[in-house]
Amino acid sequence: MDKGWGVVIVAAGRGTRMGTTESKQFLLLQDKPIFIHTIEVFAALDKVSEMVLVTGAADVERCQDWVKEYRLESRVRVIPGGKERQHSVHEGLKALGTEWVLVHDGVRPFINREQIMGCMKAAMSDGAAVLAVPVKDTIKQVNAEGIVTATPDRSSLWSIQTPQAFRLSSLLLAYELADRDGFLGTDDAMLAERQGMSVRVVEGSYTNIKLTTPEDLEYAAFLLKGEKKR
Ligand SMILES: Nc1ccn([C@@H]2O[C@H](COP(=O)(O)OP(=O)(O)OP(=O)(O)O)[C@@H](O)[C@H]2O)c(=O)n1
Ligand SMILES: C[C@](O)(CO)[C@H](O)COP(=O)(O)O
Repeated sequence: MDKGWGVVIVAAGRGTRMGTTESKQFLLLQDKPIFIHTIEVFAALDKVSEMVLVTGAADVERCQDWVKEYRLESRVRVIPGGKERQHSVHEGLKALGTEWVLVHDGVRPFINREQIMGCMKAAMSDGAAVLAVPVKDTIKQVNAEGIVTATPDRSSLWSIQTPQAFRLSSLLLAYELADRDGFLGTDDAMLAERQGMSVRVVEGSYTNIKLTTPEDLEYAAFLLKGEKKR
């Protein structure tokens, strides 16, 4: 039986680096909350049979209201998350019953259908896949005194994005083991990697930005204007 794809959209962060009073996922881009822009891209995919939005416990009700306002209530359930991104993703995974899962940051609204499909296809063939772009700058490792200790070969460095795609049962197990071991990762693939899973990198786009710091908002407004013109 094809139980299809589930999607976990995480939007339970505080957005400290953005520095706004309102959490960044709820800021408006062309009058629409950022997380709604994100959800709409996944909701348009036939292969997605279940979707959960993970948000702060205090924001569940207003997110449900937004979801209704944008007529997405048949496509997405809203649940409370946890202290760190990893805890929020874990809550989302436990709420799904699909065979496969895509995990995506609610604050990456410029994801598109082709990139998601590319990630899904690679996961079904290789077991797990993440979207990424080759790094453009030279990367240096720097010690606590501010002195360069190494310059890794750039040709093997990629900047990792979301979505990240996995078989749900494998990722859930990786999350349970990380929890047991007190391991905290900065993305989902790290948890799978530590269980020996092979993760395929799929080349995405430099415009699939994570809205993190204030200048990202200006760039996002610029990108959105371009999208509307097409
Ligand atoms: N406890 C948390 C922390 C983060 N996230 C989500 O994970 C994504 C990526 O995290 P990040 O950009 O770090 O968001 P914040 O934690 O909100 O930002 P900051 O680290 O600046 O506070 C965001 O969609 C964020 O809402 C989450 O669901 N639960
Ligand atoms: C998952 C992620 O978006 C991949 O780039 C990123 O690692 C999230 O990290 P953050 O520290 O929560 O911004």
